[in-house]
Amino acid sequence: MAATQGASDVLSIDKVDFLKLQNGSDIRGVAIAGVEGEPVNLTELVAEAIATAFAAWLLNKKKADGLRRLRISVGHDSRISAHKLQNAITHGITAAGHDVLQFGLASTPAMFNSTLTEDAINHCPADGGIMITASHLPYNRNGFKFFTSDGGLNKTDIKDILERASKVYEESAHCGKQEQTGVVTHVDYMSIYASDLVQAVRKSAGNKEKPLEGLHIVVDAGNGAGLGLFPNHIPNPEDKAAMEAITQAVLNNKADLGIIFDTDVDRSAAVDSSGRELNRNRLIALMSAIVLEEHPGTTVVTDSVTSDGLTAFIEKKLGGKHHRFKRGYKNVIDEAIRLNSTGEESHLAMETSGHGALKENHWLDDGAYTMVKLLNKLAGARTLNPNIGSKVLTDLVEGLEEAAVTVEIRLKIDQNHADLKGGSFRDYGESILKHLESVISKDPNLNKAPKNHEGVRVSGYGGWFMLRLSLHDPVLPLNIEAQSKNDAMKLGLAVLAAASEFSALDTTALNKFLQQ
Ligand SMILES: O=P(O)(O)OC[C@H]1O[C@H](O)[C@H](O)[C@@H](O)[C@@H]1O
Repeated sequence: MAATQGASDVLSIDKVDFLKLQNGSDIRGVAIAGVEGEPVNLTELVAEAIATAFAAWLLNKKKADGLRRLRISVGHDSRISAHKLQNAITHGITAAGHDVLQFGLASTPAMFNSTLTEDAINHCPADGGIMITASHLPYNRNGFKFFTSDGGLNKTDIKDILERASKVYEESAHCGKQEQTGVVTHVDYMSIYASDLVQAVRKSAGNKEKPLEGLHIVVDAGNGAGLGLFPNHIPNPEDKAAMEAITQAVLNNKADLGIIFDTDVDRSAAVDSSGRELNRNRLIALMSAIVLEEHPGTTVVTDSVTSDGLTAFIEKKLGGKHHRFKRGYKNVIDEAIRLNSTGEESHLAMETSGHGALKENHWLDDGAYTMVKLLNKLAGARTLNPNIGSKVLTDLVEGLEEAAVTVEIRLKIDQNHADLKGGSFRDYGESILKHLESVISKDPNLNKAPKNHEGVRVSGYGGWFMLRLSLHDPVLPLNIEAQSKNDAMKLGLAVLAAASEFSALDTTALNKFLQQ
């Protein structure tokens, strides 16, 4: 797929479908060859064109004329394709006459933060930031997240950038090598960013220099961030194997706490000293408890697959309001910002995936800051009792009702199947959801959730299920929670009965669950 960059000035360039690289509000593609069925589509030339396009988009956003030199920060996670993409991005920006602040190994929230930090010596704030990452995805993928001081870009911005990039890419075939007029500066921004986080923990303990001294904390930085190949498990705190690994490490080392991040540090989770996982609904419950102590009555915005137990916990135990919205961290954050603008106070937006953002932290989607909030709680408690450990945190989720059975089953739609009749998988998925809704309305054991912002959420048999369209993939994820396997199977059977007439939907995973 790669273009051939020869000695001549004219490059021969393959056709690239730039819009295929869009993944919601991010760009993602395959950067390393070798995985069957996954051809490389994020080449250096593609990355370069995207960087030039981002600079042009940013100039337009800032309503600046072509003479204005922008300062764009560029950072990357530990993937093995990071350096070549960083060089390509730098090339694309400097060739367009703008300056680059190279941060090197960085986290996604730090890149956003660089557009807010006032620090002239380190050339901040940057006009825009680019994080090179594919988040929790496998090692062969990579991608870009873009920021301005207004936050992460939205879907429309990304589409605009990719359309511009497509033109840049075609034009570059005829222009040959561009002169690099922009300046590249290396900045150790992560030290500035990390020291802000350390200050926050010190402050919460009454400015004590070492408020966590004596605690033993195990950290999984996205499964060996130094390696870039993720040899042990997917770097994702939602992943079972990942959580098992950090739990074992806590128990084996008799540690007080375990902390786990995804590769670009916007997702996180924790494990207490007894090996109890503090992720998914439990982490949202814990963060809600902390935030509601600081802001009584506030609204907590979450994604759509949170449990009924979480709603009861936030509303009955903590006296807050739970606004269950859509899946997708950007959706959740934007909704919290929207609520505030309508006069409904919200301080926390969080997904079961481990993405979390706080109003006090500029709505930055920041896994490290989420963990800082837990550490603040620990540090504060240790000023009163220096021997106290992670039980302070565990106690905060006391009373959260949890289902005995919790599953997510992902049902694939075959996009090439004749039953789609040439239509999109989204339309097909929507018709399945519509049919399911009408089947449910006739079943006396099942009740559709009165308030719902995506998919079909239904309660029954002492539990609930939710079927929705994946944000990006031709997949209908099905979440089921129930108090017994038998009840969970009854809920699963209701979905299967409604889905069975849709022959392009692969129900193998659901059948397997029902036969276990
Ligand atoms: O809709 P799904 O396929 O389950 O994916 C949902 C997830 O997509 C991306 O990874 C977003 O970054 C997450 O915020 C979101 O939770």
